[in-house]
Parts: sequence; structure tokens; C-alpha cells
Amino acid sequence: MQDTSGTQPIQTDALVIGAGPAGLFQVFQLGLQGIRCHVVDALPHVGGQCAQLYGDKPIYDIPGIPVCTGHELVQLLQRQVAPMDAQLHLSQQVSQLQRMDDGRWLAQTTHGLELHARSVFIAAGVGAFVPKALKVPGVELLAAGQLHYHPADLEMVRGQTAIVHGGDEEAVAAAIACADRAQATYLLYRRDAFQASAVLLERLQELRDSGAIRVVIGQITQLHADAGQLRAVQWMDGEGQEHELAAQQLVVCLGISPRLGPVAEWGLAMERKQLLVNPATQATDAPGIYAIGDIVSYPGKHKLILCGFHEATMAAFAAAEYLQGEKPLLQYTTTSARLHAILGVSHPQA
Ligand SMILES: Cc1cc2nc3c(=O)[nH]c(=O)nc-3n(C[C@H](O)[C@H](O)[C@H](O)COP(=O)(O)OP(=O)(O)OC[C@H]3O[C@@H](n4cnc5c(N)ncnc54)[C@H](O)[C@@H]3O)c2cc1C
Repeated sequence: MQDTSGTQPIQTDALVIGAGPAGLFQVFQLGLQGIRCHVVDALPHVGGQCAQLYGDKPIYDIPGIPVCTGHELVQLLQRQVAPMDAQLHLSQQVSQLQRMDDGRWLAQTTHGLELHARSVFIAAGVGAFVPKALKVPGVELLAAGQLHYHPADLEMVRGQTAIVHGGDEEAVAAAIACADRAQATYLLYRRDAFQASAVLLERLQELRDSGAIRVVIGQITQLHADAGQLRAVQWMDGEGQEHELAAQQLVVCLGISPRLGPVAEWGLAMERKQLLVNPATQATDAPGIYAIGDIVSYPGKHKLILCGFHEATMAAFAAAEYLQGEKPLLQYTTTSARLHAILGVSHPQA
């Protein structure tokens, strides 16, 4: 799958909202129906809960895979989905979803991306995984490019003074990465106790010992900016004393958690924060919008990856009929030359 960005409205037959296991398998099933799609996820990576909440823990109930970790399942799904050549738009939330006059759906993301989609597949799980925001006075004064939440890349701190705020694995990893690039790196957290792997903690200690990372124990109380440019971070120590630390870049890693957010505002029928669907088609009450995975409710629904896979299959068959105007034929990946062409495999005996 490719990661793309841009500002032109994108015309597509299918938009998948959410790149968790259900959304990824939706891409595969749509691909088998000859339907190309775009995928949007709030996270900077695919995999949803499997990657974000239990990447290194084992899963034992995926058919045909006796055991794999969350990360391994995501890697296998990515491999399986690769021939479908979906366009991936990460680190952005679908914030708006509205019906257009011609019956298509207009989706807008928090990065300003617009998509015009003939069909939409909501695979939003337990909600969009979004970083916990820093809520202190002064945040609103900053121009873009100085306050970064869980950034995937830290090149922007090169040659500058960077403060990393947080105490978990991602904060420690970010501080270590900053130490290689920034002129000065501070790791600011409320306690001198960091939760990270032994390897990262050992490296942090080395960098503390050498002075490449300076640890500050306290809480951020305010940001100071001149003409939109971060000048200093104000913080309070354990005795309630306020201090200022000059910096140009602030990296905030306070954790990422799921929020249902905009899905509940799109006017779709819901019950107890789940989208109501017809389990024969996964159709919601809006034409051309299907929903699958943990976000849906129907009689007998179980929040399991296996169920999300089945629902993706049901939705793809229903959407193929909706988009192509006729019931799709059931074909086997084992024997169908058409599916082999889609998958990019060759079997002369097929
Ligand atoms: C600790 C733990 C262990 C588990 N173990 C198992 C197990 O052993 N077996 C099993 O079958 N299941 C297990 N599960 C459950 C399983 O992980 C879920 O059923 C599965 O992840 C649901 O997949 P999904 O794709 O529907 O949603 P998710 O995995 O939640 O993915 C949804 C994605 O949608 C994105 N998103 C949501 N809203 C938006 C939006 N508006 N814009 C952009 N992106 C959005 C989110 O950022 C997220 O990445 C476990 C769950 C947990 C928490």
C-alpha cells in the first residue's frame, strides 16, 4: 500500500475509514471484486488495535495461524493486501462525511484531504486513535511545525533545542532520537521514572550520563511564543516553583487512545456507540455506506478479528453489486484466472 498526501479532491469507487485488521481485509476483499480503494487512518501506521494496543502479544484464534503477535498479523495482512494497490492516507482522521447531490459521499480529513467516494466502508473499531493533547495556555499561540504529537520522524529538531514531554516508551525513544539531531535535548516528565524497554532505558541512561539528554522533573504549565514561534516552555517543579526552559521544538508523547469522535456525527443509525448494520450486507441505513469490525452492532455480533474478516467479505460482495449493478459471481482464489490476474500470480493449470 502506498502513503499519499495532496489537496486535490480524490475520486474513488471506495473509501475505507480505518486501517485496523477489518479495514485491511476490506481492502483485500474489495480488490478481489475489482474495486480499488483509498484508506484513511488517524494513526501514523496501519494495524489498529493489533498494532497500537498489543503489538507484541500473542493471538491464538486467527484461522490457519496457530499463533502470531499483533504486529505479525498486521505484517501478514499488509503482504496479502499489497496486490490491491490501495492508496493510504495516514495520521489523519476522517472528520466529515456528507452525501453529495449525485449520491456519492464527500469525506474530509483533519489534514484537509477531500475524497469523493461512491461507497464508504467504516472500519473505525473503537474509534480513531488520537494523541492526548497538551492542554496548557499558549498552545493556541504556536504556528504549525513546533508542537508535535508522537511524530514518526524527528528531523525537524535538527540543530534546535528540543523538549520531549512524556514518560513512556515512545517519549524515551523520541528523546533518544532527538539527542542525535538536536542541539540540546530535554526530557520533561512529572517523575524520574520512565516506562520503556530495558534497551531503551539503558541508552537513555548513557545519554543522560554524557549530557546529551537532560531530564527535567516537572509539569508543563504554559508555553511562551513570539510571533507564533515557540520561545520557552514554562514548567512547575515538585515544590510548586515555576521555571522557564528555552526551546524551539516541543515533542509531546502523552499516549494515544481511541475516541469515537466524528463517526457519531455522520447521522448514521447507532445503538450504544455502535453502527447498526444489516449482517447480510453490512449496509448501514445510508446508501453506499457499509460498516464492519468492532464499530458495528447486529444480533449475535462478536468483537473478534475473525468476525471483522467475515464482515469485510459480506460488505465487498454487497458493494460490488451496488457499484457494478449486478450480483458478483462467487469465484475461488484457488482456481479463478481472473482472481489470479488481480493477485498477480500465475497458475497455468487454473
Ligand atoms: C488487548 C487486546 C487483545 C485482543 N486480543 C484479541 C484476540 O486474541 N483475538 C481477536 O479476535 N481479537 C482480539 N482483540 C480484539 C481485536 O483487536 C479487535 O476486534 C480488532 O482490532 C477490531 O478490528 P477493527 O479493524 O474493527 O478496529 P481497530 O483495530 O480498532 O481499528 C480501527 C482503526 O480505525 C481508525 N479510525 C477510527 N475512526 C477513524 C476516523 N474517523 N478517521 C480515521 N481513522 C479512524 C483507528 O485509528 C484504528 O486504527 C483484542 C483486543 C485487545 C484490546
